Amino acid sequence: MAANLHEFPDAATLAAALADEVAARLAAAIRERGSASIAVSGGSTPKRFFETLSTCDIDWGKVTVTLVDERFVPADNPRSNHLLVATHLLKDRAAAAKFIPLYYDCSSIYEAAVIATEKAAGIGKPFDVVILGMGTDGHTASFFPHGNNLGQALDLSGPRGVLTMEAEGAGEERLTFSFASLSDARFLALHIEGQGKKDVLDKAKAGSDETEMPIRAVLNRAQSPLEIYWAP
Ligand SMILES: O=C1O[C@H](COP(=O)(O)O)[C@@H](O)[C@H](O)[C@H]1O
Repeated sequence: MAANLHEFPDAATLAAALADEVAARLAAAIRERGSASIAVSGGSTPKRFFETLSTCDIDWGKVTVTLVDERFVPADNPRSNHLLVATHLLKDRAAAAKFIPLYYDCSSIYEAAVIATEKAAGIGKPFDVVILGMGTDGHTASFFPHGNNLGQALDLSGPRGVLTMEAEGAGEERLTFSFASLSDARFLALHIEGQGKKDVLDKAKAGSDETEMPIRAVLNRAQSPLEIYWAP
């Protein structure tokens, strides 16, 4: 499927443009189907976009927000993606949105993945909006290079839902939506910033080994067109 690159002069301009586009997509979903869904990434890149999106004038009470991936840590942990979204997105007008976490306080991450999959089944399919990020190692969501569950996570014929992932570069154990859950989003975007990430993207485009750079699965096999938002 095609990938379209949208370049912006700076991060603030990118955040405004991406927030406008996402708000329009969510509003259209509400008009057409009565509700809307969005799965967002963690990390440092999306903060400004979250802040801008939280002020957009849409019917947030009809929007379900979830994460594309999460660390197996509670929401008060500074490394929690839930905490990031609670702090920067679920406020202002967006405080009315419903949030579905991926982390659950279970004795094992496998139990948490089962619960997260059950909860996610209630969200409309496909997602209206998915915003991916990318690490400098070429991971996206928690599809990490050489991850222990990478084959299953990237299998487009596999089930929708949340899987576990462990990888050397991942730090904590991770929970991640499968590629099958994300790749057919009505609006599928990759949000990256900085020349370093652009270089990583170019390297990913130049090769095909998904085990080395899982972002290649999104570039080459996503079912929806990939809209790449980049600023220096
Ligand atoms: O580990 C993660 O990192 C990536 C990228 O983060 P960034 O700090 O380089 O923006 C993110 O997309 C993913 O959701 C997160 O869990």
